[in-house]
Amino acid sequence: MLEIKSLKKNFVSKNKQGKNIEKTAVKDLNLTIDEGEIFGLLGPNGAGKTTTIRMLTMLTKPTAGEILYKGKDIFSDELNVKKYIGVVPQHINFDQDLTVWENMELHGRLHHIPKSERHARIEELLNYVELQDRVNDKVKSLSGGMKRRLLIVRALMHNPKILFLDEPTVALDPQVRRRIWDLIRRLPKDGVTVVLTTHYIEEAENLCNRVAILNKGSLIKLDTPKALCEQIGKYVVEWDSEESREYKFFNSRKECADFAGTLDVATTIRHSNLEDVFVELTGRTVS
Ligand SMILES: Nc1ncnc2c1ncn2[C@@H]1O[C@H](COP(=O)(O)OP(=O)(O)OP(=O)(O)O)[C@@H](O)[C@H]1O
Repeated sequence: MLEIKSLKKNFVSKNKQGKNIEKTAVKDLNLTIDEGEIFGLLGPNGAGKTTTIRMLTMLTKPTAGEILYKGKDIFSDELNVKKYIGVVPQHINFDQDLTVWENMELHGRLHHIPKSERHARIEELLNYVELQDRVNDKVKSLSGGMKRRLLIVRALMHNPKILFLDEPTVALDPQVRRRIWDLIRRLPKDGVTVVLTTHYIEEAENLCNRVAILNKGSLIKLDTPKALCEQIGKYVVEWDSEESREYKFFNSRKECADFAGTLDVATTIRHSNLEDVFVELTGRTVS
């Protein structure tokens, strides 16, 4: 559905001496996003996730490379492609003095949705995220979780085929985060392909069919969360040494238990997770 070929983005900024410095935010990215999947871009701050999403949503032009939507370069068909994509930004960007309805209405008008259709769609979407009772309230009176839900359905107003979400649950407490996850999980069932960025390992693990791990602008691994864990070993033995926490990966609990038996310290045996994959691949923690 979406093909990303040799995508690159450089930024030029000035150093303290006023000299231009070129920095590569995304290096030679190649990947394909399939219809109906929830695809995650996972990486620490500065990995290039937002820059990638900004290119995929045509907010910034790549320095090099191509992005094809159904085989066509998106920048050659910008107006048309905009009909098919919805964007949920990282930062809440409503007019907070307008009501829930007014914000949805404004977005519908920007997308030239006819009035009769627009009103039915707003009602449907507010019901979808259980905000129908807050329709006449100013956005500033909503909780953080409600604002996030509203941000998502606002981006769905024009019936996009792909929804891009940049850090959809950043700064939300765990309960609210789970509610947003439930909402995102429903989207493919309603015909929406989802591409999201996150630096929460748990989010990628819980939501994504496939995960691309980015670090310092490069794609370092791409697979299902399960396959990524299996690549380092399905199980891990964890223990504390004098200097640090130590990990050793195995493919079976039996191998873990055999190894743990050779140590004379307390150990934990557990399933490996994406956090382990990330640390193994980059030597860094994600957050
Ligand atoms: N407009 C810009 N001008 C100069 N450098 C930029 C610009 N936007 C991003 N960068 C740099 O590009 C790199 C990638 O940034 P990006 O925001 O894409 O990362 P990220 O993975 O989304 O991180 P975060 O979670 O912090 O947003 C960073 O080093 C950042 O400082």
